[in-house]
Amino acid sequence: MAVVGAPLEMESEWVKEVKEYDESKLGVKGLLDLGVSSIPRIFIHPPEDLVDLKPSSKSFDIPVIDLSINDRAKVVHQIKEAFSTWGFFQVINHGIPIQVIEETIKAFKAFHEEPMKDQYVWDEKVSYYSNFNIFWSKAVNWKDSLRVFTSPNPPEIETIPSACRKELMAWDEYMKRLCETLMELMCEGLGVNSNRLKELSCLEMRKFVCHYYPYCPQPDLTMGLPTHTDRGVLTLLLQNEMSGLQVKYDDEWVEVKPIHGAIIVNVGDLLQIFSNDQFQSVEHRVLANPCKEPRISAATIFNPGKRGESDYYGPFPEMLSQENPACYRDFIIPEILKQGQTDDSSSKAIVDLFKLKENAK
Ligand SMILES: O=C(O)CCC(=O)C(=O)O
Ligand SMILES: [Fe+2]
Repeated sequence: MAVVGAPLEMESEWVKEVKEYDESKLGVKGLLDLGVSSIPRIFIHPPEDLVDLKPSSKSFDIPVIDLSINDRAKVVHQIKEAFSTWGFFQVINHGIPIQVIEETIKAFKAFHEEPMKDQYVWDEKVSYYSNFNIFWSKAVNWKDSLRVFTSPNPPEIETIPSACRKELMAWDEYMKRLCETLMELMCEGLGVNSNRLKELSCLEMRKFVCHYYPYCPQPDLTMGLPTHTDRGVLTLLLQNEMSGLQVKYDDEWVEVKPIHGAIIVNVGDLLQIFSNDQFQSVEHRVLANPCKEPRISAATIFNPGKRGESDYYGPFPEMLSQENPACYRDFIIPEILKQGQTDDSSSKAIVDLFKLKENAK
C-alpha cells in the first residue's frame, strides 16, 4: 500500500491512519453514523482514478438477455455476442422469483446496517469485514464489504454471518443453478461440450462479496470500487435500484442501468483465457454514491475448485488450431494465488501473467 509519489514519512503517516481506521472497525457506515461531513484523507483517490467520472454521453446500454425465450440457438448467439464485445450482459426472466431477490437485498442491507449499540451483533458483523475495504488500495474505498467463501460444497454454516445466513445459503443455491445454465450456453457458444466448465469444477469454488455503498459527502474525491477486472471464471451480480456501476466499452465508461430483478453477468480473467480471447474480461468500476439511499450489490464469483499441483488450466485445446493458436500457456491455480499476494491491483493481472507474447492477438 503506498501513496503514489509521497515522501516516506508521509507514507508511513498514511499507513498509520489507515490502520487506525481499520482497527476502529467502524466501516464507512460507522463514520457516517458518527456524523462525518467530509471524507477523511485516506479515502481520497489519486487524480488518475478521478478523471472522467461521468458516464459516456452516447446512449450505450449493456445487452439484456431474456432466458425465457424459446429459442436456444438465439440465446447462445446473444451470449456469445455480448461476451465477445462487452464482456457483460444483464439476464432477465432467469427463473429466480422477484420476492427472493427483494428479500435477499433486504437481508444484506440489514446486515450492513446492524447498529453498533448491540455489542454481540456488532462483534459478529465486524468479524466478517475482511480488513474492511482496504483492498487494491491506492486509497481506501467508500464502501463496506462482507466477504464469504461459500465453498466447499455445501458451505460450512459457521462461515456465514447469522444475520443473513438463511438468505445467503438460499442465494448461493440460486446462483449455482443459474450459473450452471449460463455455463452450458456459453460452452455451446464456444463450440465446446456443454458440460466443459462444470467438469472443470468451475461451479465448486465460490466467493461471495456483498458491497454496501452508503451516501458519500464528497463523491468526486473517492471511489466505491476502482477500475479492475474480475479474476475468476464468471461473476453473477445482484444490485439494488441504485446506479453506480460502470463498464468500459469502446474506451468510454458506460453506466449499467439497474433493471428490477435482473442479474448482471460478466466474464472473469480465467474465462478469457479458457476461451482463448473469444470472450473478454472487461474493466469496470463503481463510483462513490452521491445519494442518500445506499447502493447494495452482491457478487458471486465462480472459480475452479480443483487446485492441485496437477490440475492444469489453459485455453480449451479443442478450440485451438493452426489458425487459432493458444494465446496463453497452461497453469495451475497455486500460481495465481502466489501472484495475488504480490500485486492485487492491476486489471487483467491473470491474463497478463499467462499470455504467450508470440501468439497475442
Ligand atoms: O458493486 C458492484 O456493482 C460491482 C462489484 C464488483 O465489481 C466486484 O465485486 O468485483
Ligand atoms: Fe468486479
